[in-house]
Amino acid sequence: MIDPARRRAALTLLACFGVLLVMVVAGLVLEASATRIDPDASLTPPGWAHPLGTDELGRDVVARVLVASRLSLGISLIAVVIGASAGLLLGAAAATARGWIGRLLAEAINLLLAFPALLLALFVAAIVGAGASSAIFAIALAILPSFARLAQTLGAGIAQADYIAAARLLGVGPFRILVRHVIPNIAAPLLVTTMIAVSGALLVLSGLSFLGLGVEAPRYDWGMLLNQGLTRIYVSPASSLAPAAAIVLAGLIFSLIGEALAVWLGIRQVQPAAAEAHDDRRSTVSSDVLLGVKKLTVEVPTAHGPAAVVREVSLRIDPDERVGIVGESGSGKTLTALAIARLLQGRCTSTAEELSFRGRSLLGPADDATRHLLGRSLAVVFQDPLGSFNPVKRIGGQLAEVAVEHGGLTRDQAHTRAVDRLRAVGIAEPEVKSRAYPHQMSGGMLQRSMIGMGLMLEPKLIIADEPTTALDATIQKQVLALLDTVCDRTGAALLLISHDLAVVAQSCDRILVMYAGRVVEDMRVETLRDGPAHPYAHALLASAIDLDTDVAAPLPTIPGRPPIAGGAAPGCAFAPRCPRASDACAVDPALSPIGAMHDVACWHPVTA
Ligand SMILES: Nc1ncnc2c1ncn2[C@@H]1O[C@H](COP(=O)(O)OP(=O)(O)OP(=O)(O)O)[C@@H](O)[C@H]1O
Repeated sequence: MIDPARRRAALTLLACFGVLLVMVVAGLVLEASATRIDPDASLTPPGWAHPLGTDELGRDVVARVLVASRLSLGISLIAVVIGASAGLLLGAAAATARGWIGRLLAEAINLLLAFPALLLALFVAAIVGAGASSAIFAIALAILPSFARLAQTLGAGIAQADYIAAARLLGVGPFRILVRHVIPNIAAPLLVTTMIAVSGALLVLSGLSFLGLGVEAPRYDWGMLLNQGLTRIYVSPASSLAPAAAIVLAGLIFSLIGEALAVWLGIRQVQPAAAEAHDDRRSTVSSDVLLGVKKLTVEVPTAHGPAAVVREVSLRIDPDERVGIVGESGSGKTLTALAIARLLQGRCTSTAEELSFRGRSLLGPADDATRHLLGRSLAVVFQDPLGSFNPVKRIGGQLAEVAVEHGGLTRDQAHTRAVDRLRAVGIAEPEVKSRAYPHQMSGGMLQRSMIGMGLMLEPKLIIADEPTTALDATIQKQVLALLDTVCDRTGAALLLISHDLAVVAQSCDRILVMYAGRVVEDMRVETLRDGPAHPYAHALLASAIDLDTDVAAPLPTIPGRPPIAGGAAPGCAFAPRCPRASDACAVDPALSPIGAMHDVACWHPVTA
């Protein structure tokens, strides 16, 4: 089912394209009355026959404005397509080319960007001369640099991706990488920007034609009509107001198309309907529960459209509680955490029946109070400590920023607190280290600093997403111990995400096991020690290795692979890999109680 925001976007797109089509078709139909000269009807005031009157030669103003729409819209669109395509190629090439070629292209873009677009278009049109083709050339050249920069920035993000590195290693050439990997991944935001750029191109074209540098007589566009109408503005104001209104209307329509496309393609997030429906319940959620999540679903974009990779996840964390989420890579752990912290980015969207933190619903558009609440009471520790800090700002300054922004502290107070928190997380010489840049610190120190950042205010919940993945075994132990100490000292609850059952078993009171986006088992840590009930949790436990594992024997693994995003077959997603699967597993089992504080989603749970 299409969500309401996308439906509204689709309707907006239909309406916008409808209006543009009507303008162009009406122009074709009214061509004759726009050109028919009738000296008797010269400068007729608005009336039934001529709704906006006529010009000196008795030609209908409405008809002329509608006829002009073809040329105005056509030239603007062609110019934008040419400018955007050239900019896209230049920018994407700058992002993917290496060495001096990459630098040269980047500098060329910088140089072009130094010229304001309108001035550049005027300059080029003045040199090339008036005419439709020169206007197209001038406008295309004027918008090319901004598209090149956009493509370069978007492409640079993609160029770091592992699959590009893999393609390079496989010997795929730069052009193929550009066309096969980079351009498809940046096409959506570029399409949106292209539509919005048409509004700008319309203005530039109208400006050029108004100055006599654009379309030449006998052809005419809105800019030229505006120029002609201005000479008789006191006698017949509609002659100049009508083309001006057409320029504004068309500009607004293209901006609206860009906005609607962004929502349709999922580039701009709109709060989902479920969220809106629950917005009015903001303060009515029970405050005994620290975090309450009911039926949280997260969708991500895939080649076949949005796919639900977190499916109806419900969980509750009480104050002081330590809850772990485990599951293989891709099971939806991180997206669950990001949706809770309202940190989903890009084209990922979430819906939930309930999402409450400290008694306040987080559903609906984030207002200042929600932002403040999250900023003060929720700390997030990410898996990549280096990527989580701004590389060009000092560590101390980044910690201090949190307290200035959400705690109302002055810069000096915040800095003193930052040094204190760095000391509290065990960083030696905290004054010195607070002045260090992220690259000057080790992974373990950065992860400690990240935890210190979470302590700058009064965290009630710390979400730690695989906080030890990037660290070696000794530092891992230290960071987990530090999280424990911090929770003990502050009374904060913990949501620890890991693919390692041993890690969560060591730090948590309760464990949720996720598979293919669903919680398949929710149990106390003692239950895990006695043996979990879901065959997947069992297999996870059996495949964990420790110092007692017999290294001579083949390492235990779970046969098969988890389903790809959105590719889970109907029924129990684990069934294809499950030794206990039966026909009953064709129906997805609900998460149901199997014992005290023990829920499992399985038709054939393992019982002791
Ligand atoms: N921004 C995104 N766009 C498209 N798909 C995404 C995005 N982020 C995550 N996914 C997909 O959603 C699924 C769940 O991802 P998620 O990161 O939550 O898994 P995870 O259990 O945390 O895995 P890992 O342990 O590897 O981090 C995966 O299939 C992943 O490929």
